[in-house]
Amino acid sequence: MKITTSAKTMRLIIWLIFIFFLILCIGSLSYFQKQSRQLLGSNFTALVIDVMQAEEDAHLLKRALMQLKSNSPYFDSNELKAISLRMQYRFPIIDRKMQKSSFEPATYQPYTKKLQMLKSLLPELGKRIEAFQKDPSNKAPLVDLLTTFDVDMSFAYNELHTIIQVNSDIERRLKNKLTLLIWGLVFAFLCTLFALCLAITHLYSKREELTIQSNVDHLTQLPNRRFIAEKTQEFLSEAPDFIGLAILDLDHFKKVNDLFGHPAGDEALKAIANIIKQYTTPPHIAARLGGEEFCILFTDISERKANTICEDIRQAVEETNIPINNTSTQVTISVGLYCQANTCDAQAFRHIYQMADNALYLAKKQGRNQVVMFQKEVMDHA
Ligand SMILES: Nc1nc2c(ncn2[C@@H]2O[C@H](COP(=O)(O)OP(=O)(O)OP(=O)(O)O)[C@@H](O)[C@H]2O)c(=O)[nH]1
Repeated sequence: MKITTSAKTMRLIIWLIFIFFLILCIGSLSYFQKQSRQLLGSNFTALVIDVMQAEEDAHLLKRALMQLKSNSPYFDSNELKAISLRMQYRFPIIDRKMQKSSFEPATYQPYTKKLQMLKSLLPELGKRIEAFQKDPSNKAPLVDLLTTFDVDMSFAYNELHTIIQVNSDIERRLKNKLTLLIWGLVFAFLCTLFALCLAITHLYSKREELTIQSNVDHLTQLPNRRFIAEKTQEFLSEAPDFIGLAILDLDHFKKVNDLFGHPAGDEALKAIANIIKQYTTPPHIAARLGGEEFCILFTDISERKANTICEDIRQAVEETNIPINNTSTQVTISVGLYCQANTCDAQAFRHIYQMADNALYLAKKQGRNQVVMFQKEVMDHA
């Protein structure tokens, strides 16, 4: 008896659902991780670039200040003008970007305010550069103001750079913890789902096992009466061209039990069941009806062939030495066979069984160890 296709399909569907969720979770997590890494990186990278560009201005301004102080011939007042022009739009950009960032305003505002203050000094710087260009003896006021710019800008940019770095580290650590948490949650979800799938498939297997057990005879492992009755009914509902039922009953089995004991009788029943199994190939089905009574449901076969199979089994049983305890014994069987062609007027299992049983009764009556085919005329005179 095999596990039904529907149960197999159910189990397949359950595991497919699990695999679907597994792929979905892993895909979503990978996407989340990739996206968050990109977003986090791009946010801070853009800010760092802006601050670094501004730091470059501070660096150039410092160099110009040195050259001015040492009266270097390389000092170029026009370059200084260009730097001050760049600072004019650089300061607000840094301020705006810091405001847009996720940083606490209290952390960066002291430095952006310093930059704003420097911005307000830019017109004065312009004037002092022009005064110096007109008269190089006006160097001292320009050096003073440039020193203020140099000190304050270096300090402000340095601090802003540090803030970005620290925040970027904090955010990265936070993201890592969050990712770990999400992976943990998804893992727990998948474990629960896995356990659930396992439990459901286990329940299905148990149910299947119970169904099989309820249809199998425990002693001989042949299908039981309930199974054969259902199969016959199922088969009859398809209005087959032919159906045959043979009832095989051990002769004087009571004597075997009385002589050798009930357990030995069980062994004999198993041996007979094995012989019947050997001669019953699909689509025919052998079953144990109960006690010392077996049956074979014949389908897609002729009356003559069904009769031959029954005769072969009877002969095989007769010729078999059944080992019992330390000795062996021989038993015989009587067979009643009922065949019906063209089953449009489908009969119930009970009716077919009755006909086969009538034939069996005749076989017993005629001396046992024989196969009797049901024939209405013969039965009427029996
Ligand atoms: N060992 C064993 N004996 C069983 C089992 N089921 C039924 N029997 C025995 O089978 C015997 C059937 O006896 P009867 O119905 O008188 O039939 P019989 O002795 O075979 O005689 P006929 O059928 O008339 O040839 C009884 O002794 C039952 O106890 C079983 O599962 N195991």
